[in-house]
Amino acid sequence: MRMFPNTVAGVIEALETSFGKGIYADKVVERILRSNKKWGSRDRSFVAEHTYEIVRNWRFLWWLLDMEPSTKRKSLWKLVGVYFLWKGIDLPDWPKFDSIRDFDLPSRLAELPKNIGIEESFPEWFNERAENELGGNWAAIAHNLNVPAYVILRVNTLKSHRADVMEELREAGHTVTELPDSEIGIILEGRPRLNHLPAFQEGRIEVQDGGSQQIAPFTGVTAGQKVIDACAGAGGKTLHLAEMMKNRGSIVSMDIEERKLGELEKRAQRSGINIVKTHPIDSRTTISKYEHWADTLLLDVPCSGTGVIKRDPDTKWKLQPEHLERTLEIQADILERYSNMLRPGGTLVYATCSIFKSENEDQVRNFLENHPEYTLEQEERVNPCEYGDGFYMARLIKND
Ligand SMILES: C[S@@+](CC[C@H](N)C(=O)[O-])C[C@H]1O[C@@H](n2cnc3c(N)ncnc32)[C@H](O)[C@@H]1O
Repeated sequence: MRMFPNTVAGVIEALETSFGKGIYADKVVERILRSNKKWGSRDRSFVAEHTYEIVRNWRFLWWLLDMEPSTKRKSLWKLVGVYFLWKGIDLPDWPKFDSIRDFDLPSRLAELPKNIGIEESFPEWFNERAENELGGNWAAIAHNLNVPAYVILRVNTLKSHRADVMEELREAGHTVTELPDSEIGIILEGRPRLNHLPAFQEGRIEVQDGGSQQIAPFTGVTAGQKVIDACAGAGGKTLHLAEMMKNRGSIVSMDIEERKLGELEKRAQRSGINIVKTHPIDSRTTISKYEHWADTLLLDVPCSGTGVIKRDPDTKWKLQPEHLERTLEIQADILERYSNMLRPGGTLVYATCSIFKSENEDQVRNFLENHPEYTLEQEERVNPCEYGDGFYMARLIKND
């Protein structure tokens, strides 16, 4: 592989800004790519791919060097050098790499301790918490969270069929395969830009991870129902619910961020969906207005995002224990207050993209203890795997 000083400097700048200023790496990479318009597609993927891979392996790489993490340029050149050695990529003969050229990688690797936090690069507080909450499952989950995510599409069954969309994408030069165990998912190779594709502009496809695609079917919604998606965001699951309902019935999509609901409305229009009404949550009265209204209530609550670290490796370093504690309180509050929107006999689905038991099974157990009027019908974990992120979902029935 040929390496160029300006693209390696791009990786170093991205790391310096992301770790130095606490900005998410995807935002930093996006800005760097925008300000280097002359870079070709290979240069762009070089900067993006290696920045994310170093973010993923940040703690392990510093351990290799036996150094404390730093955002000083000189140290970052060393880090990037040891990273290339570890990846089996020959170092170019630039003086900046001289201090790392004779690094004895095999001897250092022979000293690697049996610690998932170092081997798989997670902060120690995170590693300890995951070991406590996930026990023997943590090693495999940690490993899978470091496998870069594929782009997964969901076919809009109101407008098309998977075979037709796959044919259309192939004709446009893309490599696609069916998502295993799914009738509507497509795996798209590479990271092509999608928004110029007619299939995207005309609402025949949406980008949605394989794990996330399991949540709407888990709710069991049917055509004609009254549904509330109370933490709808930009509507990934609202759209899927509407498609399952064959665009018949009524969905109210809520969120505290009105901007996201605006995006949801645009996506619904593109998808040919007209049963969705949005409702920003601006006071407690928004919730009381819908008392006992919904047949199905989806609470896709804000969470640590630890199930989607494949996609957002920065979460490892940006998430702090105090954020997690605050998130636990918000989740409990949402369950407690928003469940009032469900009619007796209705179905509540609680979902997260977190791996932590405290955000998942424990929240549901606490809720059930205080609410004997609910019965847990089913709960499922989708562990991060080759084609998907990590999710948790629980289906509760409110007794008549
Ligand atoms: C996991 S995301 C939802 C993703 C979305 N359902 C989808 O499928 O694309 C959680 C959402 O909850 C929203 N949120 C945070 N606090 C909330 C609250 N107290 N009530 C309702 N929504 C909230 C966030 O703005 C965010 O959009």
